[in-house]
Amino acid sequence: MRQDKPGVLLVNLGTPDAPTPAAVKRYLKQFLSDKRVVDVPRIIWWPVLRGAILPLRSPRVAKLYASVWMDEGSPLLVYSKRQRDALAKLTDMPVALGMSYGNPSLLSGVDELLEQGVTRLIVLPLYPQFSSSTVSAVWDGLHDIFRSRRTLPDIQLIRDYATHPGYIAALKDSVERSFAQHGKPDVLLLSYHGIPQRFANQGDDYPLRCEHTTACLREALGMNEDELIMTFQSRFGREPWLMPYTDETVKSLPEKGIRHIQVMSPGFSADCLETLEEINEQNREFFLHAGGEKFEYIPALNDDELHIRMMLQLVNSER
Ligand SMILES: C=CC1=C(C)c2cc3[nH]c(cc4nc(cc5[nH]c(cc1n2)c(C)c5CCC(=O)O)C(CCC(=O)O)=C4C)c(C)c3C=C
Ligand SMILES: [Fe+2]
Ligand SMILES: [Fe+2]
Repeated sequence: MRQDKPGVLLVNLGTPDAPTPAAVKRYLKQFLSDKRVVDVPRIIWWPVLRGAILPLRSPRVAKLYASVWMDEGSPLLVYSKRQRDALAKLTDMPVALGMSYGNPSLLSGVDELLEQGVTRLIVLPLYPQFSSSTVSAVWDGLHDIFRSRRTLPDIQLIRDYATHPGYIAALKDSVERSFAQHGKPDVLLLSYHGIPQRFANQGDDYPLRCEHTTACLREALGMNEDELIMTFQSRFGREPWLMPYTDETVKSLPEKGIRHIQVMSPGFSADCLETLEEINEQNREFFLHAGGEKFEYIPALNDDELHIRMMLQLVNSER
């Protein structure tokens, strides 16, 4: 009989190797060439990407990365490695990390497990809310690895965990710690990464999954729709993205008398450029500039104990 040896592959988006224009350009080139992320016909997109986006965006974004870079590297990678190590301590299954773009690659993560004799991959993309732009890109990445091989392990892909009780409990705990430390704000704002509205019109249920998380957390915290609101951040390009936009909302709150907000980004399992810079630097500035008085950013779940325990539950349910 063929033996069964499961192993866990944690996947996240990926990040540049260094906060330099050259490294950011390499990363953005791979990321923004993925049709799951930008689906403009290649004949139109490639000249725009190579001629305008990469040369203009890379130096600007490299400076933003430099402002959040940690001694050990890019925050997303630092926290992802801590998650991998913490989960590995709680399970007897081998655990590896692979990124959709950049390093360590999905390929290196898969091979690390196969070299240890793993016959069944339990793939956990660390995106709590499914989107075709993230989770389906992981699916494509796995397919690309095995399309040229004569072997194929069993593969179980965890689609998402937007309403998992362990996830909601970890978020609740994090919010309550923030309330205890800073006081209860006028508004708790949940800011999710956006996607083009068109993707949702074509069937991507990402916005629904975000709403499900928000509804569960509202119920867990006993907050109403005025006290706990949700928005979408990180818009890219000209077409409409999911609304309401985080930046416009944050700018509009002070004139409604809302002076103290706390912001959390439940769609990010690890802190990264989009939370540490876009939320905690840019949107803080927008709020204070518009007349807001107190702004606190609630960190991502990162390697919080409850978060790692939730990951353990998720992968154990696939064993
Ligand atoms: C161009 C379209 C983009 C889509 C669609 C998109 C979806 C999406 N992204 C995340 C999570 C992350 N995105 C991050 C950075 C980032 N995202 C885009 C563009 C799209 N994302 C860009 C161009 C960048 C790079 C930074 C920049 O140039 O502005 C990150 C952080 C990476 C890091 O290194 O810290 C994460 C995480 C989700 C969850 C999502 C869809 C739901
Ligand atoms: Fe993104
Ligand atoms: Fe951004």
